[in-house]
Amino acid sequence: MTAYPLTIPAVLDAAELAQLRAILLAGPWEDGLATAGPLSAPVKRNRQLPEQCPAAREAGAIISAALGRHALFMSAALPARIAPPMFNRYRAGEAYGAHIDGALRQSQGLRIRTDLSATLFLTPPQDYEGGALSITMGAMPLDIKGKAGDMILYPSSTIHAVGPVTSGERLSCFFWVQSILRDPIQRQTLFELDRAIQGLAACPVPSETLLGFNQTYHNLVRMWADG
Ligand SMILES: O=C(O)CCC(=O)C(=O)O
Ligand SMILES: [Fe+2]
Repeated sequence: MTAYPLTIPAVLDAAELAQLRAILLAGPWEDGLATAGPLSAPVKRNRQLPEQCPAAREAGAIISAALGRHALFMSAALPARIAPPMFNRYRAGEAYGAHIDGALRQSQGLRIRTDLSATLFLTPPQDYEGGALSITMGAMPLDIKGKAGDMILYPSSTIHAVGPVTSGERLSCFFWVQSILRDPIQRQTLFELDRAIQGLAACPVPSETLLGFNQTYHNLVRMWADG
């Protein structure tokens, strides 16, 4: 399954989730309007951790390390740059209405083009009502409430929203990725090729056959990568 929105399962285990929640909940939460652009401000109602605060940096480092170890994420995103992970909380009555993420983000001296957007769920879905991540890729919005520790990866070019939380609280991490492949079709093709090669590698095929496919995969990356 390589279609978007893509679920990246088990980015964090139970111990990492517990550690993150403890770090984050003690942080200096501020109004999410602090980072909203003029068009998203009217629809954004949540709280965020300031990007540079120690809690966000400590939690972000744990997540960045987990992402680097996750083969499915690396294969799907082929990241050139990953924006520092950010964190948000929605209480009852809070939501983030339909919006488009800005094409460029500047933070901590790093400028990235947002090719992919990610939400990493930090609260189990049974702990809050409402609050689905709603992504419109075809005609119909798709509402997603992932397991705690799972992540949803989707093209930043899509309109998306977080539905109103009606009870409980939703805590999550979100961030953006600039891929070495700007073209979504090239990126998708390489992801599918890599998945197929991983499938072949689990079969009794001659090693020269696998080597040939691997050669093609890496030579396509060389041909298409821009960063
Ligand atoms: O909380 C989420 O799942 C997504 C947040 C979001 O879309 C944003 O901050 O741009
Ligand atoms: Fe967004």
